Amino acid sequence: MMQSGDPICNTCGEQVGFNANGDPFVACHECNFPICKACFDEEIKEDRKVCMRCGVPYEENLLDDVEAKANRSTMASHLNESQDVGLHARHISSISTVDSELNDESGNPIWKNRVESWKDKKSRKKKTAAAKAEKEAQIPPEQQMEEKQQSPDAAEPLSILIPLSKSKLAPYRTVIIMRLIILGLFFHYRVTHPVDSAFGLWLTSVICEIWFAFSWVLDQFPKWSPVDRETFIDRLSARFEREGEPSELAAVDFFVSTVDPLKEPPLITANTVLSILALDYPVDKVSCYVSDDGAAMLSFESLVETADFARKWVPFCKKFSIEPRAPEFYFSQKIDYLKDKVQPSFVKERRAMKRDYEEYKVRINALVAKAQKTPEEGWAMQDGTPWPGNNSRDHPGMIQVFLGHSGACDIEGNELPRLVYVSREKRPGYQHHKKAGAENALVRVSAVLTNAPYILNLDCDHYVNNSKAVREAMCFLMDPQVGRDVCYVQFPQRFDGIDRSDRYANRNTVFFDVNMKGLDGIQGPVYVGTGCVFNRQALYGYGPPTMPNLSKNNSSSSCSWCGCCSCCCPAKKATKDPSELYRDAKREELDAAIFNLKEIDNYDEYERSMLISQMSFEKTFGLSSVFIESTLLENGGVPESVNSSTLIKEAIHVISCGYEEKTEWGKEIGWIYGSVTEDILTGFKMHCRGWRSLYCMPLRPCFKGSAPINLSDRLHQVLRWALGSVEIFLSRHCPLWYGCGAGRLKWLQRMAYINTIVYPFTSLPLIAYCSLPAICLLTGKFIIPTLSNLASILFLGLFMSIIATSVLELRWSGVSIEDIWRNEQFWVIGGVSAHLFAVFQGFLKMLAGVDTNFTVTSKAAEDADFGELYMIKWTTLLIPPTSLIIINIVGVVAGFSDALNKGYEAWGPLFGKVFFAFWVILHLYPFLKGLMGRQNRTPTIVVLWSVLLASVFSLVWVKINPFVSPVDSNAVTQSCISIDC
Ligand SMILES: O=c1ccn([C@@H]2O[C@H](COP(=O)(O)OP(=O)(O)O[C@H]3O[C@H](CO)[C@@H](O)[C@H](O)[C@H]3O)[C@@H](O)[C@H]2O)c(=O)[nH]1
Ligand SMILES: [Mn+2]
Ligand SMILES: [Zn+2]
Ligand SMILES: [Zn+2]
Repeated sequence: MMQSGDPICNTCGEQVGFNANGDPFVACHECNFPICKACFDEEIKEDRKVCMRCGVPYEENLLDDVEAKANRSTMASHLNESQDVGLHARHISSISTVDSELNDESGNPIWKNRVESWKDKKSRKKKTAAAKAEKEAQIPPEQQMEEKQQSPDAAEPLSILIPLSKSKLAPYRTVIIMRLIILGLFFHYRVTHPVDSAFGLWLTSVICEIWFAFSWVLDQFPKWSPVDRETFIDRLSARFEREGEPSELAAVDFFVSTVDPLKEPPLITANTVLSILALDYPVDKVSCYVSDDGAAMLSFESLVETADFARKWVPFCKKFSIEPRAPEFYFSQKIDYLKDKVQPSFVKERRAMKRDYEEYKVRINALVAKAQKTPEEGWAMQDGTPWPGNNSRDHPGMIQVFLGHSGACDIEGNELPRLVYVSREKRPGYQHHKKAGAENALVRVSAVLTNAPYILNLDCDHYVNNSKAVREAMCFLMDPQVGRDVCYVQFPQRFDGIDRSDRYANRNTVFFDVNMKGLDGIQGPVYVGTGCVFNRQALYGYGPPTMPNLSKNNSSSSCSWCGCCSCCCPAKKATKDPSELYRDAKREELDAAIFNLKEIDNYDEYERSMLISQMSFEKTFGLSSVFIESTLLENGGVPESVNSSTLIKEAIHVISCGYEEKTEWGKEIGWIYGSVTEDILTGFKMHCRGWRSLYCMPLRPCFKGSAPINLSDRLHQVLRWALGSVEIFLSRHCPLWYGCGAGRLKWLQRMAYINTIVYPFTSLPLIAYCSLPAICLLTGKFIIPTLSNLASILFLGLFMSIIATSVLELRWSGVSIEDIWRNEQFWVIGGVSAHLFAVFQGFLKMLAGVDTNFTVTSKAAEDADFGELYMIKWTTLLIPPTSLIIINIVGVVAGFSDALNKGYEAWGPLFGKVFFAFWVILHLYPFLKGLMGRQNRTPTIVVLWSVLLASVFSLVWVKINPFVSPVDSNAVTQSCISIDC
């Protein structure tokens, strides 16, 4: 009945309506599926040009109509919007002044008392923890379980640890051990069977092989006991968000770092910010700090726009629980958004939201367009005052707070999380320490303004893909059983917009799904720079609460009379053996921020606290009493009494460029300086202090970023990482020995860290090894003597065990064989180019003192069909792999022609050499593809083979050419031999 009159749209439930001629609107004449014009237009815009029910393509004339209209409407909104661009721009009121009078307050009694109570608490906490551990140790585990079940609160753990099942682990470990044994036998054979005719080649190859075996050991053993974890976020909310009570979830400060708005488009950063503001977490517990290292007015103005847009976006996300909450990625999803959406208003509101987002995007793009050309007199803000950051290397610190408790509410009148723009002061002559410096500035600003006990840091391009991400982390951090000694919870990095075959191993699956899970079973995953929730106290250089620390660890054994253990109790001292003492000394070095109470005990109350403040706190944390005070509040929060303008003033103070001088920032606390991979170093420091970290990988990836998909950018990224490792290797933080005495870094964990810093050096043997087959082919020599039976079995065994470990590893980790192969290939490509350069640059830096710079990777705003993939910028990095490919191809050609010349018996040895040459070419194949750029539309392999075959045939022809005299061909062989090394 309904059908006959005005049918109802199947998508939005409204009447379908009529077309221009007054007939009911029909989208599909094939099946007459009822859909209204608005929903139909939406479908077309989403690029679904076939009927929803029968799949028949819509008629052309209908389509044209929609597209024309779409074009017109964007133009119109563009024009409208460009007029009021920047209207919302507010004026920055804060100007940096380093206000040193503020430390007058350091003698303040409130402060003193806090230090006292803090010391008290620390020792009490340690005692109760120790007592509890002792008690638990006495009770048998079954009983413990019972006890826990009795009280409903403690009964249910928030997370569980799932070790690898026995059936997977046992064969895996067996194969590893077998591989180790075979390797031993293999080397025995290799060393005892030198090739006399090519001793140099043989020696080189054996050295290379030993190095490879060594790096395999470093890589393999940290994967000895991989684990998985599962979280229960519903239990978390049952425990901390009881109905009728205010939420007890811990607050989190988010850090987003950006530096160059041209390489890191503001829209990308904005999406990250929006995804944070729309998080599924109590709004008053979330603050988002954006660090702008480029001091760009563009970044600032786009943040102003973003704060405004968030007022619509956030309530929309929360109302319909959409995922992900970064609009760009939400709207570009190619899924059926109507599935399991019950609210009838959803479709309409979604459409309106999409329009709003498009308009917002137009505004941002207008800002970007405007920023392309800097005016001669520099930028000026809306009210005419010049932008303070006009010189990005010489400007005051800037802070602007948006939204939040006292700021604008969303369109439904609800509070929004606080959003803070921060651009730290930069002056010539001051080191700014790149990203690490920026993060440290944020640590201090956030301590002054909000001081949440946890910190989550993200690169500007890593948006929150799972709005429950923080809850996942809290399942570990807020669980007293688990979280106490956890310095951070790391999430894997996942990526969007990578070519399907992941040619340059951008996804890094092997690292994130194999190595990191392995580390989680030891002391915890390494910190990878983004998507990581820190315990703020761990960033302040403290050791974990349950670890005995330096001076306090023998307080019980210290003399009760004089309070020390050396002046009057020699007997006590004698009970300690020297190695213990040495350890203590080492621990002291590690517990950087904890002041030495022993020294202080001889002074009276007042003097003591003065000393504490001056000697330790200020030396460690710098001259801000507000900041120092905040570090003493273990559960975070800011004192209520302080008014906000004082706080802003103090925040400006702590981001001044000289603040860190003569402090421990970057040396012992915060993000650690001295390497472009500050992440590895920062995590390493914490593990050395005895903290553990956790790996959290929920089904829905929590954060997603972008990765460089063209060859040159990728190589430069890998170069930066490798350089960072070499820098650490050459620094005082070298994992080979740093913190060895204290014994808090587990030895397998140390092995993993050693692996992450020595891998660039593998480039040297790798290059040698990759040129060996070519040299062998050219000279007619070989690195392996004629094989005996035993040797053949060894070779075969080695191959089998290599394959077996990979297979078993992929079985427990779930990564695909393709990922492993890509990883292998890129290990060679990166190894023979980027890593090699990193080694040289690293040494150059050490010898000549040249500073290395942090070249940020450019992030594409919109992926234009992987256009980037084929882009190739010429860099010197490309030279070594290119030459390796060429000499190997030439080698193969020469080998064939030589065999042809020599006759039948030459083919046997040729096979071995060609096999190795192909091994090299195969590994470098993605590189070759990258070099060829777009042309690979005709499969590169064809091009390759044709070149190869053509050369072989031409050479053959030359060889049998009657015009070439036998003397000539002799000369050729002679010259080949002279290449011998
Ligand atoms: O002076 C600087 C330089 C960089 N950044 C930020 O650092 C981040 C990472 O830069 P990117 O170019 O994306 O480097 P990637 O190689 O993609 O990043 C990986 O490797 C880096 C270490 O080299 C880590 O810092 C990152 O977290 C990790 O994702 C970006 O947000 C930048 O804005 C700054 O804030 N200030
Ligand atoms: Mn990045
Ligand atoms: Zn149809
Ligand atoms: Zn409709």
